[in-house]
Amino acid sequence: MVVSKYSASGNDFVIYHVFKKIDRSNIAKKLCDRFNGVGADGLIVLLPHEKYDFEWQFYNADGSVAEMCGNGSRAAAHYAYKNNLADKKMKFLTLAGVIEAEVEGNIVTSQLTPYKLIKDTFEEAGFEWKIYDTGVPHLVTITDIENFDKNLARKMREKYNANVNFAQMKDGNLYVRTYERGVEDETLACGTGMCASFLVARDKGLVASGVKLRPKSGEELEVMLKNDTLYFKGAVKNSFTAVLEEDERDFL
Ligand SMILES: N[C@H](CCC[C@H](N)C(=O)O)C(=O)O
Repeated sequence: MVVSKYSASGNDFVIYHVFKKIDRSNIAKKLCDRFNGVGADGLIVLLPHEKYDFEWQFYNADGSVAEMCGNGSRAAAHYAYKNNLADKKMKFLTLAGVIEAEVEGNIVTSQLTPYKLIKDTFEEAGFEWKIYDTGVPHLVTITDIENFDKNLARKMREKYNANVNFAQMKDGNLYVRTYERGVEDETLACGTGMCASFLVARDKGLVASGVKLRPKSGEELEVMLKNDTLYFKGAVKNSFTAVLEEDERDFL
């Protein structure tokens, strides 16, 4: 089975395309395992669709299904273009809705689905939080990112069933550290988390559309808000493509 490994600003994925839509939770856990598998934060499987360029299945590393993945959408768009499944500008279907993406070399821009404020400002554990859904739910606190506390993040993730972001405006960039649901650890980048952090910082008057984003990986991304729609842009890398000698029936 041919699979591609992608990194989108440090958030990494295994990607392949097939024809059948089946439950792939177990293959996701197997492929994403960083010791016995390829190793990744998530699995993305592209499927034909009669109306859109493709439909996708997205699984976190623990095999859980997520409605959307911002960085994954950029990697999937690059994969689709590179494998002649779509043109440079494409539309594909996720559980969060239709995503539009544009590929320009190794730079990919994704338009996210409409965001929703889930819970307005509240205090908990010594921090001020908001919860935005930018395709998946995100808790965000604006603080010194050195205050990132993995144990607290784990507790908040469990209590609110959401990803957890600590964000800070520093030297003109929005720095974001994210504890990701379904990876159950801090990742090197989280696209929907960076966009949720942008919204909270915007609510506080700290940022404007076009601000540069800096995830844990240090790679630079950009978020834009046009007509109240979120776009985010950054590089993706096809680290390698491999033929896996696994039993193909595991994948199909
Ligand atoms: N872990 C997230 C999905 C992936 C989001 C993230 N990787 C992104 O780039 O948006 C969740 O289960 O809600």
